[in-house]
Amino acid sequence: MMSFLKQYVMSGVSRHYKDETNRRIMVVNLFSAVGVSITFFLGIRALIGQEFPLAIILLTASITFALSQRIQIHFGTPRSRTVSMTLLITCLMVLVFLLLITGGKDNTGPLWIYLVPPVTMFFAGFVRGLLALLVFTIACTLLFFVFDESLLLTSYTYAFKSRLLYSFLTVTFLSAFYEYSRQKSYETALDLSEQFEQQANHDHLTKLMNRRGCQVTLEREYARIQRSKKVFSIAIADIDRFKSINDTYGHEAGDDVLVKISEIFSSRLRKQDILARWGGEEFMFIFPETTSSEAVNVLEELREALSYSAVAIGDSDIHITSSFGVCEVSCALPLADAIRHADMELYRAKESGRNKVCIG
Ligand SMILES: Nc1nc2c(ncn2[C@@H]2O[C@H](COP(=O)(O)OP(=O)(O)OP(=O)(O)O)[C@@H](O)[C@H]2O)c(=O)[nH]1
Repeated sequence: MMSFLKQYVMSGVSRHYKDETNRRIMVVNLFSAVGVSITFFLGIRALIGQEFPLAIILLTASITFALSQRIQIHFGTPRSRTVSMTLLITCLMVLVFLLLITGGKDNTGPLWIYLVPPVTMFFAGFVRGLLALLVFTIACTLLFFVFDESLLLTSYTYAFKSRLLYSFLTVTFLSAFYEYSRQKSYETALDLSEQFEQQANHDHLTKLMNRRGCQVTLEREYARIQRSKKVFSIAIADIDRFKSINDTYGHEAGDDVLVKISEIFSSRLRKQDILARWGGEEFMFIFPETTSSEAVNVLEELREALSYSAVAIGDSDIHITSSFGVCEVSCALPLADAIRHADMELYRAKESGRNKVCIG
């Protein structure tokens, strides 16, 4: 029984959806299950008691609750979820409104009004929920105090109607406050998790992707070429004689140089290319859908631009060069081997005099 209930509440939930979407799907499932059961039970009782108008209202509501849940499960699209929620809220509001008109069983119908604010806020969110509740409150006020003679099929005292509306507004205020705080906490948690994700995948010095983020991007690119059967190219760059910069000008100046080099590289890359800090004074380039000879053209330009740019350290301007090792990645070549080949080419560039682009 419990596992059936759990399965019902979880139906339509997917790990590909955002937490907020899954939460709404579960609430719709849960609410429709409760709504269907209660209205069905009360509808049958009204039928047996020969209260036919009430029975029709309750059984129609029961069918609508069931229908709205089926819509979200059957179509599984954002639009169907909106339709499903709108149907549930409208059905609940109409049901409660009709209970106010008829009085329901022994005039207890108005008691169900307290379900409206939390359910509406849950489903529609703060802003849309408030708007829907405003419309509902106006409709109830008009029913109680303007059209009571012509529309009400039962009678309530003035004190009952006014107290009912006051207490309804109090519950509305509390539900709105709860929903507002819940949304704010959710947004804060989302922001924090994005910040952590950003920090985990980026280098704090150059603000480029770090090795971890780069590895993920490489794997994504590799998975893409398995489907497209195209190629991409990678290159590892290592700043030449960087140790001597640290030794001459200090580690902090070395850090500044790394930032400036990353800016020079980034500013000359094409929009689709990716630059990451691979570690220490090494950078990794990813050139999507690019052959190695095309990548070499881009890198030759970068190499020249770097060697001609004067990098300011304190009062001095220094010229820095970099060596590059390139490898073309195809789906036949394992990614780890491609990285190793690029590293070997970099080693060759260093061995053959530095300030070079080498390709295997
Ligand atoms: N300032 C600074 N230095 C770093 C950082 N990461 C690595 N280094 C330094 O980079 C230097 C790399 O030196 P080596 O690997 O010996 O190579 P190199 O001097 O660049 O010479 P070649 O690569 O052979 O041209 C070392 O002195 C590291 O301490 C960093 O984040 N900041």
